[in-house]
Amino acid sequence: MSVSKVAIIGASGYVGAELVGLLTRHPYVSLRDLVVSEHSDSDARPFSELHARWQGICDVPLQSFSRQWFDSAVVDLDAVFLATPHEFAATWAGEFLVHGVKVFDLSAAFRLNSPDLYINHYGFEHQYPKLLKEACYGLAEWLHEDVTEQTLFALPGCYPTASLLALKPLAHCQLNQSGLIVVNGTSGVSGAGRNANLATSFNEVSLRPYQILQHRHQPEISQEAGAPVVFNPHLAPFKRGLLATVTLQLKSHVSEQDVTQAYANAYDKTPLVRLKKQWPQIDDVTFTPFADLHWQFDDLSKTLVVCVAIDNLLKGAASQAVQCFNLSLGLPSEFSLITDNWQAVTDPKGVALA
Ligand SMILES: NC(=O)C1=CN([C@@H]2O[C@H](COP(=O)(O)OP(=O)(O)OC[C@H]3O[C@@H](n4cnc5c(N)ncnc54)[C@H](OP(=O)(O)O)[C@@H]3O)[C@@H](O)[C@H]2O)C=CC1
Ligand SMILES: CC(=O)N[C@@H](CCC(=O)OP(=O)(O)O)C(=O)O
Repeated sequence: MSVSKVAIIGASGYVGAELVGLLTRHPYVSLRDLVVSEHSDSDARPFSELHARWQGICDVPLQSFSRQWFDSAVVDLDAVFLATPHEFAATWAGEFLVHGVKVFDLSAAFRLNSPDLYINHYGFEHQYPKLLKEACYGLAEWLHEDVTEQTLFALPGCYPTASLLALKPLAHCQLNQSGLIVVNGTSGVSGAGRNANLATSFNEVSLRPYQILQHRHQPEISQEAGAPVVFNPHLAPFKRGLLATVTLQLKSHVSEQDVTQAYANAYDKTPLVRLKKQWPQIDDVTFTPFADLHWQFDDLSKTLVVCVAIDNLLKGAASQAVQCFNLSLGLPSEFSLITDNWQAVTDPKGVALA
């Protein structure tokens, strides 16, 4: 298999940095350009100066995005990862596609089917409804068809990833009733990105709900689950990790065995989703590409509670993008993501990569 020439736009951000870490050690990737915003303070600084975890692993200088950069780089790229604001990705994805460059978009620019939803939820008018139709929603464990011909991957949001991993097996087996589905999500502060902001500064953050009944991930979860959901996000005072707890009513004939079967069928052969015997916890998944899932069923009331924990920056963003990239090359989705010594690969002090 030939090596893909890859650029990351948004490489100075939290998600971009995780992508750099994962793609640096991917055997079929040649990382060509690490790009930041047009007038960025980070221009020309070594990547590892911003993210010291990767010193000695990736010391490549960052470069600013510009039309000039685009024109010279695009002719020699096979794939681009967009870890940028949504509107930037919406504007530029099509330009890369025209030049035959595969796009892995980690923003929300191509996640929603209806262009009308973008004004309300993202504050800009979507100019590319045709691309919205063509985009492949990249919830990796649910990409069962051949995606080697896909050129635009819309990576799910972090809350939708955790919520949908819980909901999809039930919808697939038609176990859920048409009643209320409630998703309670709790995210660490890195979910809000790297830019300084009073609401996410250390002294300000306490566990609390936010954007109740108006969060932009509600339509995304509903769209992909095929059912309306109520989504209650919470911000918590830890750096990374996310937990979604989903409560719903199953049909009157459903048994515990049916639920076991639905999750086993969905995830017995997907090594990055781990069915747990106890409730998942964030510490077990941070700095890893895994999603940990556990559920409890009350047969009398037919109430099911499912909980999924992920690292918002990895399974909720960068490692899931690498899963989609792998699938687009015809590789197993977990390729290069599970190592014998995962801790060594992600050690915050910068232990050399395996
Ligand atoms: N944080 C999370 O948990 C998750 C985030 N996402 C999505 O991933 C994307 C990146 O998020 P995150 O890493 O958290 O954000 P950050 O704010 O940490 O990083 C944003 C990056 O985008 C760059 N950027 C900003 N504006 C532009 C522009 N106009 N042109 C080119 N590059 C630009 C920034 O460069 P500079 O340094 O120059 O400003 C920076 O590298 C967002 O769309 C987010 O919604 C998806 C899943 C999870
Ligand atoms: C804590 C926090 O602020 N989280 C972000 C979600 C981050 C994310 O993954 O969402 P996108 O991929 O859609 O950007 C939020 O609530 O908007």
